[in-house]
Amino acid sequence: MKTTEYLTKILEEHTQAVDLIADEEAEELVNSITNSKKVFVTGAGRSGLMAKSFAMRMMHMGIDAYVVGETVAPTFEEDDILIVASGSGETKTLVPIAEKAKSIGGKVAAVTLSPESTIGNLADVTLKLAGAAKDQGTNNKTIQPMGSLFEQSLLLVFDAIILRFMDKKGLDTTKMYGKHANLE
Ligand SMILES: O=C([C@H](O)CO)[C@H](O)[C@H](O)COP(=O)(O)O
Repeated sequence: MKTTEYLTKILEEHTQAVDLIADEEAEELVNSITNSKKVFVTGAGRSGLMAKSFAMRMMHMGIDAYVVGETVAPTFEEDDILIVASGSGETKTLVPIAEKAKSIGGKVAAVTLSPESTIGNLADVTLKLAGAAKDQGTNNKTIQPMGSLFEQSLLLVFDAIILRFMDKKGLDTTKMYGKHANLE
């Protein structure tokens, strides 16, 4: 197949994936973020990259958002929320971070393929996305390798959540661009 035909297939997979996402779960995540003092995100590999892009847009909206492990990330406290982006919900480096956030008394949200996973079970809020787990091998859910469908879905769903926030807060792109880094 040509590259553009693959692209069409990928877009079709996302069109099908939308129907499997529960709006109530997305809204619960939006409300949990709104009710939290600080928002921390974490994830490994490509999932982590998508989580970082979400933190950036939250910052553009005026939310106090941080990426776990970065030098400017402050103390996680009980009024805060940790959002874990993990398809498997089992990634070894993420489990202790989620456990620590819970032990501090903060909220944990999991954006995952597997609400029944270790991280999913720890979470107070779960947003289930569609896709195939990275180690699933050949399957009938996607033509893409490993967790690509999930990782793309993360980016798209996080961007849809940003639009929902913009609606609620009366924000527009010009106001948000005013907060974008100008030392770049
Ligand atoms: O980077 C990844 C890999 O390329 C699989 O497609 C994953 O995002 C990374 O391994 C984290 O996995 P999950 O925690 O299961 O999302």
